[in-house]
Order: sequence, then structure tokens, then C-alpha cells
Amino acid sequence: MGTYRVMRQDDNGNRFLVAAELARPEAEALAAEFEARGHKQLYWVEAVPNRIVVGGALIHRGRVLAARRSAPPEVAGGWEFPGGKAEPGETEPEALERELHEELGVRARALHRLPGSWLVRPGLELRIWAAELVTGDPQPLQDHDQLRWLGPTDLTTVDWLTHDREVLPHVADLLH
Ligand SMILES: Nc1nc2c([nH]c(=O)n2[C@H]2C[C@H](O)[C@@H](COP(=O)(O)OP(=O)(O)OP(=O)(O)O)O2)c(=O)[nH]1
Repeated sequence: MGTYRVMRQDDNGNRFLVAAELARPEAEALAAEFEARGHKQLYWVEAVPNRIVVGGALIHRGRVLAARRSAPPEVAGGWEFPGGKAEPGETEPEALERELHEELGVRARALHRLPGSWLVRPGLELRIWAAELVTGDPQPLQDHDQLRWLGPTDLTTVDWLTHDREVLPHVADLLH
């Protein structure tokens, strides 16, 4: 899964981005339209893989950590699994362990990915991993203003972000 972009190369060999985050048919139509204008330029379409956001269902003593976002406005007040975008060259577990350290001040270990993936916006794909707490007591250092440990009976008592709700049955399986 990913998006498509249209590129252009001028006759000096310089490459430019013409348009990004398109569906394949739109990208191909746009490239063909520019091509048909007959300038001395090359146009082509490239597939761009989605950027991955990793959220961590952090488990400790039969409970999972929910975090309430403080920003940006579109998601502030919603509860999520803390995490963030993987940097180029980082694996999903590496990204998650780094983000949990930055956001909560803890050391955690990513265990396995839970089923499902969700498009947050074009080009940005959310995946959720189970993780276990290794050391530290989570604090809302960045991006969150409240944290709550939830057990099997209160897992649905917070206002989860839309995509996160879909993974809750799999998270419930990890709590006992
Ligand atoms: N981290 C996280 N983000 C989620 C979840 N569910 C969900 O819809 N999102 C959305 C909210 C954001 O729009 C986007 C993740 O961006 P982010 O702000 O956490 O990523 P980041 O820390 O790397 O951000 P940035 O500073 O690099 O922009 O995904 C979730 O469970 N965890």
C-alpha cells in the first residue's frame, strides 16, 4: 500500500517533484497530460511506500497503557497507543522502543504486531504492536496529558481514536 507521485526531469538531468500523494490512475493521467504538451522534459510516475506510525499496546501486570493526546487539535483529547512515525532505516520495533522512551521515559520491548493496519491520511499508515514494560514508570513527557492503565473490564471506558477501537479485541486477548 502506498501513494504515487509524478516526477519531471529537465534536459540538464535535474529531477523535480511535480505532484505527490496521488492514486495511481491520477498520477498516470497527470504524467500523460504533461508528456502530451511535448516540452523537452521527461515525466514519470513513482510508487512511494507509506510512512509507518507504530503505536504500542504496552502491557504490564495484565493491564495496557492508554494515553490521551494533547496535540494536534484534530486528535487532541482522544486516547491512543503511544508511539510515532518510524524514521528512515528504522525497524518498527526500534521506532516503537525509541518513541516510548521519548514520550513516556520508559524502556519497553516490542513483542509482536497486532492484526490490522489503518490509513491515518494518504501516505501515513498506522500499525499497532504489543509491547512489554522493561523498566520505568510511564510519565506523559511529550504529546500526552494523561495516562491510564486499563484492565480487561475497563478497556473501553476511554474515548479511543477511531482506528484504535478496531484493535481493542486483540488487545483484550493480551490482558489477563
Ligand atoms: N502514535 C499514535 N498515533 C495514532 C494512533 N492512532 C491514530 O489515529 N494515530 C494518528 C495520530 C497522528 O495523526 C498520527 C501519528 O503521529 P504522531 O504525532 O504520533 O507521530 P510522531 O510523534 O512521530 O510525530 P511527528 O512529531 O514526527 O510529527 O497517527 C495511535 O494509536 N498511536
